[in-house]
Amino acid sequence: MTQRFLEPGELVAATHNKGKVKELKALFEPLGFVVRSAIELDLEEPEETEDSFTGNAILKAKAAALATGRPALSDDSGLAVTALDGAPGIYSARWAGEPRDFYAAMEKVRSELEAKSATDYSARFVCALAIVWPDGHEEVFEGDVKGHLEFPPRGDRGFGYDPIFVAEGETITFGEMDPDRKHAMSHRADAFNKLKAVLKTDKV
Ligand SMILES: O=c1[nH]c(=O)c2ncn([C@@H]3O[C@H](COP(=O)(O)OP(=O)(O)OP(=O)(O)O)[C@@H](O)[C@H]3O)c2[nH]1
Ligand SMILES: [Mg+2]
Repeated sequence: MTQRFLEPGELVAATHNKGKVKELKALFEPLGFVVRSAIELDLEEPEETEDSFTGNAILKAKAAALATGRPALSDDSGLAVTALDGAPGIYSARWAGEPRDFYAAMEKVRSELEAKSATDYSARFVCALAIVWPDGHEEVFEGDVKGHLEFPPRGDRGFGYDPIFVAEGETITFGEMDPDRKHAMSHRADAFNKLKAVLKTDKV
């Protein structure tokens, strides 16, 4: 399939995660896109049945594009811990239970590392961003940021596992970091920088 370009205009953010909505708006709105989230549009949350970040990203964007008739952008992301063989990975949200408790999820990461007597605390955040058009055309881009985990959790500025993640070359966690700084180096920013290739705008 040939690559398709996305014209500035209304874009549906196919996510129910408020932290992601904030970060996706910060990335796309300066480029002239009007981002409307699945929360605002009251879209159904599809079940994430694929076994990869890119698969789940496409699944979520496709559901939103079909429901709205508009191009939809989705984000499937998670924390991959080396000593836990990449867990929680695509199950990062599910590790927090329902209703979500990320302090419990971070504690679970810590206890699993301790149970293995792990000395390697390296980890990375992964993000797949997908854009799907109502006719089914899809584009997907994966990014990551490498770093390590530190306990106990520190900072309340990000979301999810941010309070235990320290990016390479940094000393503070994503939870302690100024949001603009996180946006510039995150897994989401890395995927976004690749996605820019399909954005038809003179602002990139
Ligand atoms: O500390 C974090 N900083 C980040 O920058 C980040 N990006 C993702 N995550 C976590 O990874 C899971 C994604 O799961 P996920 O892609 O299924 O998203 P979600 O279910 O929250 O919303 P939706 O987009 O599916 O509606 C969720 O647990 C997120 O908290 C992050 N944690
Ligand atoms: Mg999800």
